[in-house]
Amino acid sequence: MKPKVYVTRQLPEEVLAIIHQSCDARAWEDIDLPVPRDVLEREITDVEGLYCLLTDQVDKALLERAPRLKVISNMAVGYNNIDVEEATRRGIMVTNTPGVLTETTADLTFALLMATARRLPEASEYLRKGSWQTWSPMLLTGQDVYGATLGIIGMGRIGEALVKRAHGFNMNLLYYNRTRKPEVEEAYDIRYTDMDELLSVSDFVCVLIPYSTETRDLIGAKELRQMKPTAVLINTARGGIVNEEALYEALRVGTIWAAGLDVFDREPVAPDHPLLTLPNLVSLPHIGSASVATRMKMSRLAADQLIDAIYGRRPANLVNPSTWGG
Ligand SMILES: NC(=O)c1ccc[n+]([C@@H]2O[C@H](COP(=O)([O-])OP(=O)(O)OC[C@H]3O[C@@H](n4cnc5c(N)ncnc54)[C@H](O)[C@@H]3O)[C@@H](O)[C@H]2O)c1
Ligand SMILES: O=C(O)[C@H](O)CO
Repeated sequence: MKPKVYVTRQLPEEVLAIIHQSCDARAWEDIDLPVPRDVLEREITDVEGLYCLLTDQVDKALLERAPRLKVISNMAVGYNNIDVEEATRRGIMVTNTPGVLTETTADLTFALLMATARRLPEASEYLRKGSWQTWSPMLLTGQDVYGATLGIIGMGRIGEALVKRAHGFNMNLLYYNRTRKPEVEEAYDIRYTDMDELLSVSDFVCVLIPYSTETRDLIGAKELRQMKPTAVLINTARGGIVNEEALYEALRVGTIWAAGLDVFDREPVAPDHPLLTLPNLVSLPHIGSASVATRMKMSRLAADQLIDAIYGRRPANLVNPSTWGG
């Protein structure tokens, strides 16, 4: 008998086929909407594997209903939707999908930086609604990217990939991270600073650290006040790291010049959220890793790790290695 697993969304057919080959898999029928909590609570009771997305809250209450669960395979690099501590306590492996999405997410981060600096959505909207009357000296003027100073908060895989892009734009580079990265400093002429310096001298600040209780509200009113009035803040990591109320106020009164967000505290963000009324906010619906090739790689990697863990092979990206014996 094949081991039972539950998949919380419709995946590309070929990926589902791979899971079906090795597992007795049930999958939530929708491609666009998350599995309802009551369905997930029912489905999890007899499975050995859970294939989930960042939209699924895998918390203590859910894990209590899953006595047979061996592995939670998350189709994302960020895993703040999972109570890893509780999973570890129960000996349940947690896996994620780092690496395969790094370049795609760095591309989007730099694209969002450019779009925000040069007001691309606003300019496009201006043209489409027929406001364009003539070329004008200061019309829709933005901030220069080439040669500007970029401060990166979180020098991990995506942070490093962003450095490579910024280097091509001759940017002065600063970073803040839990640990210093001398090899990156040397390779890309990038300087380590504390948060205070990074915020006060950067023209662009990019947030690329994981969400945790430690990083929640890392950027609030005080930090926004430390930034230049011409500065641009970009967050492609997770909502909640930047305090949205403080950001709204900072953008409204001009404490900072503009912001670009791919992520929100609550997703989907409500269409009537005050932030979305601001012309100096560029907003995207969490599409950092959304290229066809990358989403295929992520979904396949998560499937492989689900199967590996269930069949007693160490999965490539184990978030809680102690469940494997260290
Ligand atoms: N918008 C998207 O679609 C999208 C796509 C991919 C990743 N992400 C987010 O980006 C994050 C980063 O991804 P990654 O692959 O670069 O991860 P990573 O683990 O390689 O890098 C994270 C870096 O942050 C540092 N860090 C962690 N906590 C810190 C703290 N409290 N203070 C200072 N530094 C800290 C780590 O030392 C590490 O260098 C993910 O956790 C995820 O939430 C978003
Ligand atoms: O953490 C992640 O992987 C993203 O948010 C989606 O790719």
